[in-house]
Amino acid sequence: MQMNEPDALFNAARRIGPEILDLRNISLSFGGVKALTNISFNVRQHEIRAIIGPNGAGKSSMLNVINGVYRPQEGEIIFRGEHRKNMDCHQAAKSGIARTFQNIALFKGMTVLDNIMTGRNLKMKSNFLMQALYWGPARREEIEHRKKCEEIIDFLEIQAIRKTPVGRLPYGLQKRVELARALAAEPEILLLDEPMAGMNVEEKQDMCRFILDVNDQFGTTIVLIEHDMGVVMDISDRVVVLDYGKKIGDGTPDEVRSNQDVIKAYLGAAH
Ligand SMILES: Nc1ncnc2c1ncn2[C@@H]1O[C@H](COP(=O)(O)OP(=O)(O)OP(=O)(O)O)[C@@H](O)[C@H]1O
Repeated sequence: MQMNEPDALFNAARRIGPEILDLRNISLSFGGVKALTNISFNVRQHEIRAIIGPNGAGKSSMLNVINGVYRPQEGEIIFRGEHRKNMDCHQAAKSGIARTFQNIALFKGMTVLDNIMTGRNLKMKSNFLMQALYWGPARREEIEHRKKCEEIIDFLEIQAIRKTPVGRLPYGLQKRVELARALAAEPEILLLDEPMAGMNVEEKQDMCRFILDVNDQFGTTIVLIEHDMGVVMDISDRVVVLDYGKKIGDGTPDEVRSNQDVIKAYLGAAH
């Protein structure tokens, strides 16, 4: 077999698979503001794919397109070989796409465990009445879901705070709980919107380790937006770079680092 660029990504240790998500010629406008212009890139199974770019480049809009919050005016989205048309965020979540948000979106008054349980909602089969009566199959189901959540709690090393209301936790731990809730849905693709934002060095190191472990041990494909370049270059398999809603770079961290357009965009942003 002839080795071309993407095939070089198949490596025995990391086991990056075939393409799972393909975004083709995506354009999205809000009134007169062009958030995304003709963006194409793909995501391979089990890959860690970063989206970077200066402020306002269109990164969050791109994530919102992937999980069905925004519907692009132009372009195609192919997920697991199927063309997706008019998929809303509920359907995206059902089909295996979960996400975390730039600003933490947890229920602050609820405990860590209960927040994580909300991530299981889409997996629950018993109806509201059965749950209210806590009856037979609903009870068994609840026990199963709690077991899964406890596994995730152990995995992310947050056993000690499982009964603590989320609002009382420091920011870094809240971010970890948000990751736990997204994982509770057992997603195939996990979208992380600035998972390290506002964290100190130690918290960032922990979060990096957890992202790599999730990718490695659960086999979850990860698409992330992150401003910390050190982190992006360390943990990503491939990076797509946006600037003013256009794609200006796409490749391995080394390729992106030496891309003149990318260097220019970042120097411009720094000025
Ligand atoms: N809901 C919206 N309504 C109007 N304009 C929007 C909306 N969402 C994004 N935009 C605009 O689209 C452009 C891209 O924004 P987006 O938030 O996707 O960029 P970003 O790269 O994620 O930025 P940041 O790093 O600052 O979060 C910006 O000009 C922004 O003002």
